[in-house]
Amino acid sequence: MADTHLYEGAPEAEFGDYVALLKPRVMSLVVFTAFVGLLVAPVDVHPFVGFCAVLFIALGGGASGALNMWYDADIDAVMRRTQSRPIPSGRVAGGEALAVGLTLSGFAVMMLGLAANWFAAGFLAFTIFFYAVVYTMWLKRWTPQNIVIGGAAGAFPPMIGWACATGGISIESLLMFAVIFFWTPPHFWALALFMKEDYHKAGVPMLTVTHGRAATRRHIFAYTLVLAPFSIWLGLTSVGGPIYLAVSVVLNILFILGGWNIMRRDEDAAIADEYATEKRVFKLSLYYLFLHFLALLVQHWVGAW
Ligand code: HEM
Ligand SMILES: CC(C)=CCC/C(C)=C/CC/C(C)=C/COP(=O)(O)OP(=O)(O)O
Repeated sequence: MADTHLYEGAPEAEFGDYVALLKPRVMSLVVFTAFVGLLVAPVDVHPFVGFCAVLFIALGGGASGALNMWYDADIDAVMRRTQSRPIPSGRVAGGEALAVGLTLSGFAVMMLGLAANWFAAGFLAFTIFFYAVVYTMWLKRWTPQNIVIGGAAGAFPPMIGWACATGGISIESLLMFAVIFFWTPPHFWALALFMKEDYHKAGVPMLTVTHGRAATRRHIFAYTLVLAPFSIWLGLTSVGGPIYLAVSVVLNILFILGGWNIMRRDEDAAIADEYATEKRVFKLSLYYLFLHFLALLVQHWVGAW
């Protein structure tokens, strides 16, 4: 956990450091999925209300990132990928990040309740709690299933968006959840394959550390297979249509092929080409999710089933 005080002579924080606390790059995709969830819902939302709802979901997501960075500062200081984050680099004090995280969380939840409805606000509060407490404080340091279960936090945003519009849950919003939920393990484990040393050094029980790379490779492929039917099923519901289905089929074939290539890879070959396939599949995972939700949006505009 983070020391709450900065040391003497610590570098000054700039505005960008506070923005970095909110993990803006990762959250941009999270927020996009929430935006699509809200837009494709069968209830029209006034554009201003929709804009506010997405803004408050973004603030809530960012706040949960700040809470994650506060709690994980010790781990982040050890890993090369995360060493230069605002807290381990000494530019922002742990206590400050905690204050930003808690204040923004409270603000975002209250404002979402006022702007949309209290069911959506409660859902946002639960998601922040799930990421900051259940995943970060509990699962991450305890079990190699950390990101499988914790991944639920990242899968809730389109359901929150849908709830902003409708005040409830539906098969469509559950399937959007399922797509992100089953997408998260291949997304993360592809990265963990080429970042294994980091997690090992930090003592985080990621699957690569506890069960080895071969097992992780098999798990990645298995999840790409489990993911595909949920993605297709979503295309057969009221938010689907031919455009979404075509995009989904192509993306799933590519992702399954990527998972297959990762599984068949010999570790020596991977080391020899510096994990080129794993890096490519990680990048593909980002396109996979972005294009899926973009396809839902386009399908909505041209008309769903
Ligand atoms: C428990 C679930 C997840 C874990 C453990 C995880 C882990 C990671 C890690 C370690 C990175 C590396 C780079 C970084 O720190 O920026 C990353 C990148 C990324 N993740 Fe995830 N992720 C998860 C869920 C998600 C979800 C749900 C989304 C979006 C819907 C997402 C979107 C992204 C994006 C966009 C990047 C690239 C960021 C960049 O360009 O720097 N991730 N993820
Ligand atoms: C609306 C709302 C509250 C959304 C939350 C969305 C959410 C849970 C996103 C997960 C994003 C993420 C970067 C996980 C990384 O795991 P990590 O924290 O272990 O990664 P790190 O090693 O990069 O810190």
